[in-house]
Amino acid sequence: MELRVCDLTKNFGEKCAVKHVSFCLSHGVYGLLGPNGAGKTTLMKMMVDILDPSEGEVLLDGVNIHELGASYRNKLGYMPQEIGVYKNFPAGKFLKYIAALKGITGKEADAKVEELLDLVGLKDVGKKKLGGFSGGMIRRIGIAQTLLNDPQILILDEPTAGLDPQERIRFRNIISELSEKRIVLLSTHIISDMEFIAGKVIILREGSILKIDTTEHLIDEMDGKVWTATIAHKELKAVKGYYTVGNIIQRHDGVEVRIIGNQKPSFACAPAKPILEDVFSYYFGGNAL
Ligand SMILES: Nc1ncnc2c1ncn2[C@@H]1O[C@H](COP(=O)(O)OP(=O)(O)OP(=O)(O)O)[C@@H](O)[C@H]1O
Repeated sequence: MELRVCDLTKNFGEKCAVKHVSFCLSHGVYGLLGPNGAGKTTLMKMMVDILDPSEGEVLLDGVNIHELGASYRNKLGYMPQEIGVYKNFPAGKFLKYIAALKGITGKEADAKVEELLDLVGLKDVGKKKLGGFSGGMIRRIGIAQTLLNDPQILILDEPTAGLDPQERIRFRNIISELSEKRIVLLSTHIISDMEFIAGKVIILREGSILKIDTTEHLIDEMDGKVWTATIAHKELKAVKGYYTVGNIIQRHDGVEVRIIGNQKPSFACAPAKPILEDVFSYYFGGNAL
């Protein structure tokens, strides 16, 4: 299976949100990374055929997804940024309702809903109304809803937003297991999540692809570009003005800063092992996260 994005462009009036983007996905987890407004949601909406491109097309095994219509949607699980649920519905009943919309009914639906409530850790609250659920629990219902039709292609917009650390680990493990035979594309602002599960990362800047590479290689490219130093509190403003500063940690003897750049800072510092967050800081500056 191959999902190919060919020269995809989307204009909203004068605004070009996605500019001539091309790439090809086969099975595995792909991360879509970029600052606010980079075009991630717009690109995903075109890839799930709910937004018409201004130019270009998306092909599944060589056939335009718009022409495939229902047969594409049957293979697709899409989780939008904003998840709409009926607050008066109990969780299990809501999932059965969505299952029915996807053509899954009867015993098959009952079994699938039970299985998915268990998978996302909500089995014990399956009879509780969604109105009483936290944001993280609603997100988990969203994940379950996306998986109802056992999709071969998963497109997930900010799936880990609002999940607590334990839920995020659970989610990452679910996705890793699913990705063995599926295409998974996910966007997230939580870069550490992406580092753990995405084999490849697509970095968008102002609607265009800035980088597309394996996570490992993107991190390797940062070798020799990341340092840590402990500086006095009063020096922090000047250092931030001059260098790209990532993480800042208050220590008893000053402030520990992570500095990203091509040149070694002019003050005492030690080389640090790069992580994916450093890649983002390198291209977008320390405040972009
Ligand atoms: N329906 C629309 N009409 C006009 N402009 C839009 C519309 N949808 C998106 N845009 C603009 O297109 C650009 C890309 O938006 P998009 O939501 O795709 O970015 P994003 O990378 O998903 O951002 P975020 O990380 O904040 O979700 C932004 O400048 C946005 O304001």
